[in-house]
Amino acid sequence: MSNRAKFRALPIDGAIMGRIKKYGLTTTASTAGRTTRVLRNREEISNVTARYVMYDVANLDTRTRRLLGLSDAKRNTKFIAAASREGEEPPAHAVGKGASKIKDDVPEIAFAGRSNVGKSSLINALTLSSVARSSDVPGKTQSLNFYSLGERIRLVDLPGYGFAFAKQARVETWNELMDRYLTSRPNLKRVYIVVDARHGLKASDREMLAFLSKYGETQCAVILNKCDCVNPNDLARRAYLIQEELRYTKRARTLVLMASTSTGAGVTEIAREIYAMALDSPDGADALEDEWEEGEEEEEEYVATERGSGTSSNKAPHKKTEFYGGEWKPGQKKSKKFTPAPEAAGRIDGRGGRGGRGGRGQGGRSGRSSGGGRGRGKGFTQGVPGSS
Ligand SMILES: Nc1nc2c(ncn2[C@@H]2O[C@H](COP(=O)(O)OP(=O)(O)OP(=O)(O)O)[C@@H](O)[C@H]2O)c(=O)[nH]1
Ligand SMILES: [Mg+2]
Repeated sequence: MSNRAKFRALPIDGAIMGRIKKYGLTTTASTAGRTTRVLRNREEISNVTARYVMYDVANLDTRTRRLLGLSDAKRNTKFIAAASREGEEPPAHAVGKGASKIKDDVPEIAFAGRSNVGKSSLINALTLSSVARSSDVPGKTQSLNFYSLGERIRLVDLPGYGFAFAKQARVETWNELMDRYLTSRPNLKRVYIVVDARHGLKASDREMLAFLSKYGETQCAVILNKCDCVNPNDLARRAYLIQEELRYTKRARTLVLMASTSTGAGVTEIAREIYAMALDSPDGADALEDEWEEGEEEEEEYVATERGSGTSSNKAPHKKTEFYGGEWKPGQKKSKKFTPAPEAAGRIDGRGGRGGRGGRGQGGRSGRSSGGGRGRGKGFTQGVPGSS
């Protein structure tokens, strides 16, 4: 049976399909564009929301609207600093005018994911601004960029992993920074892994999830973006597959969020849960505790194989995504041993071990774009190139 046939044979989950329909997640960009034009002609849409016609801004609570600065002519979101230098941790190494203000008492929400999946676009959509630079060329974001909403919450745009067109040394530096940021930032409250809805989880995403569940202390969740590019049935199947896989991933939320920054569909729901975490939000404390218990399994043991080195990311030959990834199959019972996809396994294992973190000895997110193993005891990525 071909992978496509296996995919088609997957069940369509009623709850997922319900959300796809309710939020119009697979509405295409051209249909959304037509709706925008009609509403514009009737003067029923403001310039702020025209860009994301399906972002239900009117239904955001007053507090969130104030947080976004919707009542003012100017949006509230500001770029405050970028972190790109080697060897120091945020906020110390942040650069830019506001760097000195990057205190670690404001909740931060980070967006990670492969290059070009729409992380920066999602930040723009969520904040109804254009603060984050996006591009159709992968590798646009090349530093950890901090965006602040009135210093009550910060959104952090991370460089994409996968196929950034950047020098190997620079990619390694980002990876080091990202790893440290993701594992040691006390005010990091959640990490969203943004995934292209057309492709689903790739080996590098699994590696990131495995890394976060092993070394991170933060909840993480998956957002399927670019839903405007897939049909409803395929989207439902893809979300179902990921949900089944996330059931076995510690610290990951099982529910998969879905969105399109081209139409704004699904963005309202993500905005609601993010902005509930802002300082002084009445729902803030609850929002941090909600729903995550489900993914809190016992710590898995990662079984790694002897793979991991390869070619540098931007020269890597295109690899066909493994349909099921890992050893997991739909309907498979929970197993304490989670074996990652073979091509990811070497990178999860890395070389040398992280050291200093609970003594399991293996691991580290050594690959992705830059590859390589971890320096013993320091957790640094040290340069054997790997493909992703
Ligand atoms: N069709 C469609 N295109 C999207 C969507 N979101 C983003 N894009 C496009 O995808 C491309 C990449 O978007 P970015 O936001 O720069 O992606 P990124 O993940 O930040 O990429 P890096 O900075 O390279 O890691 C841009 O051309 C966007 O216009 C979406 O929901 N639907
Ligand atoms: Mg970006």
